[in-house]
Amino acid sequence: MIQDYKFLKDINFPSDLRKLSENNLQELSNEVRAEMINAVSETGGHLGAGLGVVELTVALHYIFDTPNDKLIWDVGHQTYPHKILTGRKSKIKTLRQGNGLSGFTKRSESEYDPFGAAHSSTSISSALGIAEANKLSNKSNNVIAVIGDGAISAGMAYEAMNNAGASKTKMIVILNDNDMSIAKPVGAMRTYLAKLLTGKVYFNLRETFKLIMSAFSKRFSAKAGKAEDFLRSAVTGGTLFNSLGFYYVGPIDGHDLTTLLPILKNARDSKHQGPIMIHIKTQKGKGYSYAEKATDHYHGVSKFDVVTGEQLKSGTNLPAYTKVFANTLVKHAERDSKIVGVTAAMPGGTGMDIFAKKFPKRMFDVGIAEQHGVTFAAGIATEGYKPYVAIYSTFLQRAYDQVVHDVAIQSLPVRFIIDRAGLVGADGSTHAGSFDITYLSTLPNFIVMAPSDESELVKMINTSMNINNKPSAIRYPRGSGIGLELPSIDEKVEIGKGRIIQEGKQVCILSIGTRLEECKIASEELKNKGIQSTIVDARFAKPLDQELILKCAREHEVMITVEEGSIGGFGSHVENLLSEKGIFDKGLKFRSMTLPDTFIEQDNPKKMYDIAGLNASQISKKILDILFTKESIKAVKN
Ligand SMILES: Cc1ncc(C[n+]2csc(CCOP(=O)(O)OP(=O)(O)O)c2C)c(N)n1
Ligand SMILES: CC(=O)[C@@H](O)[C@H](O)COP(=O)(O)O
Ligand SMILES: [Mg+2]
Repeated sequence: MIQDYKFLKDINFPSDLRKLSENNLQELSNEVRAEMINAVSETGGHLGAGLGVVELTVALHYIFDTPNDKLIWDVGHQTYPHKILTGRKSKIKTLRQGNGLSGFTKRSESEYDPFGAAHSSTSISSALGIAEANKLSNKSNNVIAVIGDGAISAGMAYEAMNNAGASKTKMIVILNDNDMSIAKPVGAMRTYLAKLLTGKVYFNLRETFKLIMSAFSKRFSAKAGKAEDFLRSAVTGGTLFNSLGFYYVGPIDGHDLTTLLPILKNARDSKHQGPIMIHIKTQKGKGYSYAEKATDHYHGVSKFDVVTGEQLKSGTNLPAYTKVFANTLVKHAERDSKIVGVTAAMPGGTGMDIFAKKFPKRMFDVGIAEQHGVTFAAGIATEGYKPYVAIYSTFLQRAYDQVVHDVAIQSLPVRFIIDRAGLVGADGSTHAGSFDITYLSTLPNFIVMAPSDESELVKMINTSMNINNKPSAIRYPRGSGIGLELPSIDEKVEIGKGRIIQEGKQVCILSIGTRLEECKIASEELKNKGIQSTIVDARFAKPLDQELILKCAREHEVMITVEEGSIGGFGSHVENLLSEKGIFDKGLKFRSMTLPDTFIEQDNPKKMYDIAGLNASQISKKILDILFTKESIKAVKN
């Protein structure tokens, strides 16, 4: 109960928080932490990251004049404490639900979210943009970006640091180092940060602390305006970040308010013209023992019991597509040593952890670096290996030029495994896999497949094994299949060939992907109204099964395509084919059902597909509307 909190009960906005004494801030932090655990236990969501930044959040809103000072959180998955303290406390239990709070930062949600996020590593770029714009308009507000040690592994962060380091514009970057991404972070930057923390590079923590304290006492004894001196003396000198033009301070304990507050205050008051980096060490999952102990530090959780820490099981025994993919790949890899796996910091989410367990040397986690991951895989492919690059649909958007320039143009046999295709639910519009059919099917050389169930997925993976002269992609949704027995790893689909599920007369439903089940229900609804429909599982968005599609178009009065993707995808290609072949001239009534031209907010997936208009009753209604236009009904009446 909010009323039981001594401090939090009266705090709705940072202006309330700033009325507290510094001495009360730790207790407030404890209350925010408790409220966050309580809320996420009921909603599910991202827990560990937020727990790790409670003190930082409190300190930032205490020291800085938000929302006039701009606070930008990278990814935004750690912002539940920020939401609690910025006018959203009463709605915190609506997190990630329909009409509720987003699980990330969102401009339309609050003026305290000056920049929306959910994909990683955008914070330094956006903060620098805001800082430069403010300078142009002579505004003197502070701009602060908070970026994690995982997010700083992405190319975009380096592009931003390269730009910021050469600029004479003040901005503050807080590097929140908890030695965790979703999984363990990887790469040379991780090693470097670890060395900074253990003091093997320049200073150990105690030494840095001593340095900072001596700088403080100097500052406190001197007159105002000496904040810069503090910063200068606290800089450990010679670090990578210094060399990049940053004023580096740290590493410091990000849970210790007595250190955090003066350092933030000094950074705020510094007249330094250029970027300042404050490197803090925090613990993911801090303050909740189950999260502290868990290997993933409860990065993302389902609803859970606060007392036992036990998370609600998914409630289905059906096989997850991700697991079906991973297990199938493992079986192939047992007999083909050329198969390698690539993930961009998502080994668990993509199933690559299963592959890595069996073949640790053949799995490459490149960090949050989708662009690099794709070109890296292209390089691997040139040497006769078979790279399987498993990336969520939404994150592959990052690497589009690499897909085009490094893979498609050179027709390299990189296999793209595109997980989380279609609408994903609680993560909302930023994570929707809406565009991959569109952006891949438009590329020469590509083969684009979408299984309608888990058995088809296995067959498509089997097929992809022998696609050695061009890129291919298999896209499938978040969640589980329908409970089919899985075929052997020798059963394949023929490239560019769809399959007829049932034959009817008037109407042909051309489905691609897992909307097939909805199409079957729609067909039953039509049957109840005396309308016989043919259903085709197209399997391929590219190459199209032209022969089958043209045959169906000639033999039916109505043709409708259904896909979990945006306009410009499968339906558009079919329409183009029909138009080219003059089928419309002969009177075919054609419609394509795609995701609508809007970003759909988070909800449960079924509701989201309702909003998208892609559920069974909406498919059957669409067909009935085509068959029985107002004109045709009028004609019958007359
Ligand atoms: C472009 C992109 N790729 C992958 C992800 C998935 N993702 C979300 S959070 C995260 C880990 C971030 O680690 P870090 O920045 O250290 O934050 P922490 O969770 O440790 O606080 C990843 C890989 C993403 N959001 N965006
Ligand atoms: C914040 C982020 O991008 C990931 O943590 C994402 O929420 C994971 O989604 P899944 O739960 O679908 O793996
Ligand atoms: Mg981290």
